Amino acid sequence: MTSPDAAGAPTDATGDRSGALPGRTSERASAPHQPDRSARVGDLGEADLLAAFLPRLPRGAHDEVANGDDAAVLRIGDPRVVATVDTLVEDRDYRAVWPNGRVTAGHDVGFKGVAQNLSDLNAMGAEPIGLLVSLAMPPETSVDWVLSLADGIADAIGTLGAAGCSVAGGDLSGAREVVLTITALGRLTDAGPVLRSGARPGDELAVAGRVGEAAAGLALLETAAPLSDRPGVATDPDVAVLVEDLILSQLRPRPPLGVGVAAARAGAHALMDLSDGLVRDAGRLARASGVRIDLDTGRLARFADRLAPAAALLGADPMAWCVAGGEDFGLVAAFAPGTVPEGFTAIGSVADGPGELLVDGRPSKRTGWDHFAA
Ligand SMILES: Nc1ncnc2c1ncn2[C@@H]1O[C@H](COP(=O)(O)OP(=O)(O)O)[C@@H](O)[C@H]1O
Ligand SMILES: Cc1ncc(C[n+]2csc(CCOP(=O)(O)OP(=O)(O)O)c2C)c(N)n1
Ligand SMILES: [Mg+2]
Repeated sequence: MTSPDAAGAPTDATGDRSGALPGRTSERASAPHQPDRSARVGDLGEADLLAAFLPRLPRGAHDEVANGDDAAVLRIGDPRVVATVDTLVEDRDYRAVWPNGRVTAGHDVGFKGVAQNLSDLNAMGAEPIGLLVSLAMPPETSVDWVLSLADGIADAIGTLGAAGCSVAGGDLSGAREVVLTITALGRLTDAGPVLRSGARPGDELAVAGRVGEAAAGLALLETAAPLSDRPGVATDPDVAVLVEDLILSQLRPRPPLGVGVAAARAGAHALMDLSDGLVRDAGRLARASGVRIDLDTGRLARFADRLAPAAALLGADPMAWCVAGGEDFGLVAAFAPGTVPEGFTAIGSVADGPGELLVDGRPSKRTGWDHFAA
């Protein structure tokens, strides 16, 4: 973990204070800084695009943890401010009407936008204090849908346990499809920040929250054939309850807020949230920390077992959802051996290595989510 710098010199997520190109985050390390400018972003993918994009942006004197981790930490006195932004785009992050017939309520989109942002604060060990909400949409959007979105924002703040977090401002604009961008500001507790870059050989790797649920929900929503016709659902009310639960974890994810602060207080060496799938996010943590992470799928079995009845309906592999599915917004963390706190499940280990992730001893064929992957 990077310790706060008394001299106030900005550090990046890796603790690099040199002012040169940042060192070890996954987005910045391995990619070319001068990509072919005539290529399309889809040819590059997110990681390589960010590796070329981020170094061109200025750093500020207030940066304690500069851009590149789950959220930035700005030192303007104490307590320190943590800042992050995320966007939801219609047809990229949700569908107005899903192939299975489910209609996405404004409430769902508002809830998810808040959850996704508060998750990044959680991942730094920070407490939410305020949100800025930017909403762009077609003029045909119904007022009812937009007011329902506002209710979803309020519901998420209350339900997720961020009482006291305000919506401090925002913006409205027109667009071809709905684009919701939320900026979240948090207050750093004395225990944080916990960066992605602090994992050490010998640590245990652990997750908080379940994995694979939102990916299962997405697969169910994307299935056109009615599930009610399938024997599993028709005959077993428990399966119907599970299916609805999984769909809700996609539409209204529930990050375990507060667990990030608890992890920081328990002395977590590294911490980040799970948005793009365990393989991709734990791989980023491994690269940012310059260690090898060994993921043991045997220890994910209890997550996969819960998803098995839904996977059976779709002929899918529940372990694939657990290993590579995104949008659960739990946490992945590295702790010194024997210090994994309550609320976390140990799923692997950290060893000396070149910044890589192995799944059951081998590089994974699964890659997790990339907005620009073909
Ligand atoms: N357009 C951008 N301008 C500046 N920084 C960006 C931009 N897009 C992403 N980043 C930074 O790159 C890092 C990776 O981004 P992302 O994968 O979206 O993070 P997260 O999963 O935490 O939301 C973050 O630290 C983020 O702040
Ligand atoms: C229509 C639709 N297609 C695909 C997905 C799956 N999906 C969209 S974004 C995403 C990953 C998380 O989003 P991102 O914006 O990368 O979050 P961040 O890492 O920035 O927090 C996933 C798995 C979805 N939710 N909806
Ligand atoms: Mg993001």
